[in-house]
Amino acid sequence: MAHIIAVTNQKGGVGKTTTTVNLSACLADKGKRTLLVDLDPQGNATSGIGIDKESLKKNLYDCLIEQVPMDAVVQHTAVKKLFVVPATMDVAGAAVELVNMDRREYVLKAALEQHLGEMKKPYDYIVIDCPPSLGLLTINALAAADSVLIPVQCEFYALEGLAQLMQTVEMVRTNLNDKLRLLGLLMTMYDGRTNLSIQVTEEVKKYFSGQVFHTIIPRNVRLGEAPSHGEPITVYDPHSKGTEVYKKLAREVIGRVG
Ligand SMILES: Nc1ncnc2c1ncn2[C@@H]1O[C@H](COP(=O)(O)OP(=O)(O)OP(=O)(O)O)[C@@H](O)[C@H]1O
Ligand SMILES: [Mg+2]
Repeated sequence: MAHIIAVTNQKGGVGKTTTTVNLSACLADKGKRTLLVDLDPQGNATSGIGIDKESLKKNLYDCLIEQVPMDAVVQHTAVKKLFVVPATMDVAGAAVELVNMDRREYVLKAALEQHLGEMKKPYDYIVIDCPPSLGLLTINALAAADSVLIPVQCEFYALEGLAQLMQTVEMVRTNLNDKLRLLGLLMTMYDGRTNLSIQVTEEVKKYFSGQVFHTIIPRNVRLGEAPSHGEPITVYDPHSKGTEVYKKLAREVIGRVG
């Protein structure tokens, strides 16, 4: 059975996509068949993994709204064992159209279940890149997921918004998906030279004791550059600090999922 991870934080630019792309690539490198689902109309994970959005005939929108089987939308990537359900701006329309659909919180779950049911070789992991909002797309991700991974940027406003996010996770657990659990909070863009990074990390650890990943993602130029080359960090610079930390995160994730 695939373990489904929603990577989410309604705050923008905290490292959700960077984490989704690089964690997925590292899981695949470890031999885990992994499906990256891009649930963000920005399509950053799609282009970041090297898919040319212009060339796509179909994308996640068609699975959610037109009942096109996911199988017809899944793309191979340059990384062995890593597959992607791409997103384009069309997905912004899905967010609107979902509102009037039956069982609107479970549309992604149903599409994934149908896809998994038809697969000969199952996935080990499905990693969902969420948009920066707590709207219906993110609710669909949480309703479909086994666990939530929350990237937290090491900056002053990091804790702001986390309470609301945790309430949303709790609401989904109570009303829509009782198996949902917190996989962990991941500190991102850490700069050990600044007191702020150190203080914010301490603060988050204090509030969420035992739930913060030991792996901390530093601010790293190569991690920022990789998406413009359409490559995960493991391909763009296999010997960088970025590769090292995301590999470490993949080991930690596998350990926590069990
Ligand atoms: N560890 C890092 N070191 C350096 N740059 C990073 C790091 N993590 C992310 N970035 C850069 O910061 C920006 C925001 O990161 P990313 O796109 O992953 O955030 P996001 O949470 O997905 O954003 P959005 O909310 O818009 O979807 C990007 O330009 C990315 O390349
Ligand atoms: Mg993103």
